[in-house]
Amino acid sequence: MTMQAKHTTAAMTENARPMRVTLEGVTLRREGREVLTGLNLDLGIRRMGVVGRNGSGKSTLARVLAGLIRPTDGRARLNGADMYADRRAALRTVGILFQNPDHQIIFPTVLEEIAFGLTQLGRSSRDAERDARATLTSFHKSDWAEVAISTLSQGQKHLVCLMSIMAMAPRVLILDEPFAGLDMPTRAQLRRYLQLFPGAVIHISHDPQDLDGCETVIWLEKGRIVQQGNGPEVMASYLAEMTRLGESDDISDLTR
Ligand SMILES: Nc1ncnc2c1ncn2[C@@H]1O[C@H](COP(=O)(O)OP(=O)(O)OP(=O)(O)O)[C@@H](O)[C@H]1O
Repeated sequence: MTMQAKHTTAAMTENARPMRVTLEGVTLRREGREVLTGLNLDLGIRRMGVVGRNGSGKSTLARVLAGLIRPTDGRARLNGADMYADRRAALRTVGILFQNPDHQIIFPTVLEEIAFGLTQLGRSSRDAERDARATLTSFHKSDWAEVAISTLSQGQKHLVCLMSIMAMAPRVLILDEPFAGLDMPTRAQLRRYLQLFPGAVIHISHDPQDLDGCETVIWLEKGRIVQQGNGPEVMASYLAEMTRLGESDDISDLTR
């Protein structure tokens, strides 16, 4: 990361509006096994990273936090509200970006896609279209309004998803590895657009560079929190352990 980008990330972290993330004994069972086990957390965050190996439960936790799935036991809350129980609060509080924008996009054109979320918030279709155009203008993308989303690149589709969420102005943005698989320039450009988001961010990623500006990091393994707290400290322990495991051969272990 360049010095300038580091400064921008630091400034963004300082300016972001904080959000309280609370997990009380969150357990999630699927097909007879525990995907998340007794997670407890109560933190004020601005930028929080979530790390862990494949299958450690990161995406499941993202969905629980966003209120998309209900824990089998326990409760998850953002700023005191249960996002699963209160869908109206969830729409105003949380936006989530997934790895595959095609799983998120519903409408044929950029304007329709951005306007949809605004109608979900209760705006009339006229107001939603006006506000969607305003969002496009703020991103210097007015000429994208009538463009068919099917003609866009993956990176451009991600940007449409990001603009759709930014238009709704949630308090927290959850990023579930949205940029995995994109080329480096596209990732760098999308990271810059992300910096326009003024709220708190929860970023799930395998890429330490994505988590550079996170003051808080949670490390998950096999559905449990291994370590939580100060971002640089947790990342240092995580990276040391990942390096150690990289030198082992647990890929051969069929019980993993
Ligand atoms: N609906 C489901 N039914 C059965 N098992 C599930 C379901 N959802 C998740 N799992 C399992 O739970 C575990 C955690 O999955 P999850 O996708 O949350 O992990 P992850 O840390 O995000 O992994 P990755 O880094 O590979 O994306 C995996 O073993 C997965 O197969």
